[in-house]
Amino acid sequence: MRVKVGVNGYGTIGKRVAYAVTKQDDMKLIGVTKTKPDFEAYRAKELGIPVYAASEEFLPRFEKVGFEVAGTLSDLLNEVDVIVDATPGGMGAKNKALYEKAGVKAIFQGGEKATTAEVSFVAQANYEKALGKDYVRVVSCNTTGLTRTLSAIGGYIDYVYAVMIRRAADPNDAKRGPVNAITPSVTVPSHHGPDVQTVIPINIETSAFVVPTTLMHVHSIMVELKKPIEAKDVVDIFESTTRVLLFEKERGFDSTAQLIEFARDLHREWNNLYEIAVWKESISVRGNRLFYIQAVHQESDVVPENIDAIRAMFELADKWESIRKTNESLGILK
Ligand SMILES: NC(=O)C1=CN([C@@H]2O[C@H](COP(=O)(O)OP(=O)(O)OC[C@H]3O[C@@H](n4cnc5c(N)ncnc54)[C@H](OP(=O)(O)O)[C@@H]3O)[C@@H](O)[C@H]2O)C=CC1
Ligand SMILES: O=C(OP(=O)(O)O)[C@H](O)COP(=O)(O)O
Repeated sequence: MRVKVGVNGYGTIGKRVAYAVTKQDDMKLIGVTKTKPDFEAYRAKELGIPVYAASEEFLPRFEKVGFEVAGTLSDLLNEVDVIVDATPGGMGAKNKALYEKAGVKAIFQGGEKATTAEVSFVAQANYEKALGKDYVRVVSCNTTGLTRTLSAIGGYIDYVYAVMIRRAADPNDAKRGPVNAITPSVTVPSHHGPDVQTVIPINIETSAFVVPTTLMHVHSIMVELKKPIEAKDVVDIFESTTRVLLFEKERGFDSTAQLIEFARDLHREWNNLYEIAVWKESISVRGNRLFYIQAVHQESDVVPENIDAIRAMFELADKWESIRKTNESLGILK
């Protein structure tokens, strides 16, 4: 069976998920929505992806320039088994009624509240919870990054304190800042700690700061340990954890700039770094505290999670078979 997939919201996340769907042998991309006939809409068409207007109200924009759409979102919903909602944060919850009415399963992204879906999802942490579900939320990029590494060392965690240094905007997003400021999330905890708890039951507090960069987010993580572990054992655990890669400053990975260059050198589409990048030298244990620093490519780390969520919702594969298939199809290194 090939699951028929639609993508509502063909932006940073939506276009990458659409691409990933085309790489799966058990899924078929039926179409994507656009609100306007900009270069992304024309590029989708060139790629042979049917483009639907995101709603009837947007049709005149397409008609005006003679851009032929395949229909509107309601037509797309009639064609698909599942819709991946990658519209701006908060819009997914409003769209849910449309999906319910059409009897279509839906995946929401991290900009939506946990209550929008039946389960909040990170494949390697709780794949089974999404089996057969109708509404799943793939948690935010930072939450996904935290959950990947923390679930790997879950048995050692007493309490986690993490500071998120968040990129201000995506490279394509010219409207956002800050340009010359650091913006704290003045509410502590930031949404990330409580969000991790929607996936794995650990003690965690987080704070977050937005800084003027577009490349990646960086996390400084401190874990109070429940039982002793040595740094070299944490290295071994991360080395055997899927979608987590260790990078060494010693080899020239001084900053997020080199991590992105590494993804470019791999000829990854859009220089996606699907894996969470942990600096090996940063892994250290002092007394009962473990420290490490990791980076998250916000544009791409949630993409494999969307693919695994589809497999779980349609019970197409068990957890490790799904992760294996997704990793192989996207060239994820391990
Ligand atoms: N960017 C990131 O770093 C990450 C984002 N997320 C989450 O993913 C979700 C999407 O974010 P992101 O991809 O960055 O957002 P973008 O702004 O890049 O893309 C959203 C897209 O939604 C489309 N859109 C706008 N209005 C409507 C509408 N009324 N109906 C349908 N589509 C509409 C726009 O398409 P059009 O061009 O046609 O107007 C736009 O391209 C959010 O929940 C976000 O929190 C999660 C992880 C990381
Ligand atoms: O999910 C993300 O970040 P978050 O985990 O800090 O909420 C994405 O980078 C989107 O964040 P944005 O809402 O600042 O664009």
